[in-house]
Amino acid sequence: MLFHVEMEVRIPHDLPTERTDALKQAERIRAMELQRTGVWRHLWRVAGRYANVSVLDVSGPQELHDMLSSLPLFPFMEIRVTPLCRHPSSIHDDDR
Ligand SMILES: O=C(O)CC1=CCC(=O)O1
Repeated sequence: MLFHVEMEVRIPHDLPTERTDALKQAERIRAMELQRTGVWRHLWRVAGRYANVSVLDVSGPQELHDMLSSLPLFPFMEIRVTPLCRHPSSIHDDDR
């Protein structure tokens, strides 16, 4: 099941730099792992904002929630989720 997910990152300014850097590095490693497994299908930076637009391929809302809430930056993200379904005019067989 595909979900469009927008993540806005809001790290408090008073978080120590070393902690912030460690969180970003851990997030990057986890995001790359999930892309390799095929769960995190697309990851795009939103131009001009500390935000991303992603397409995630999971079994359903519970797996999505478990995945998102396990991300290192989860406590500092505002997340908006939109379920997706196949468009009848899509020519891509994996759009489901
Ligand atoms: O920088 C971001 O948008 C937050 C993030 C999600 C996955 C990743 O590597 O960074």
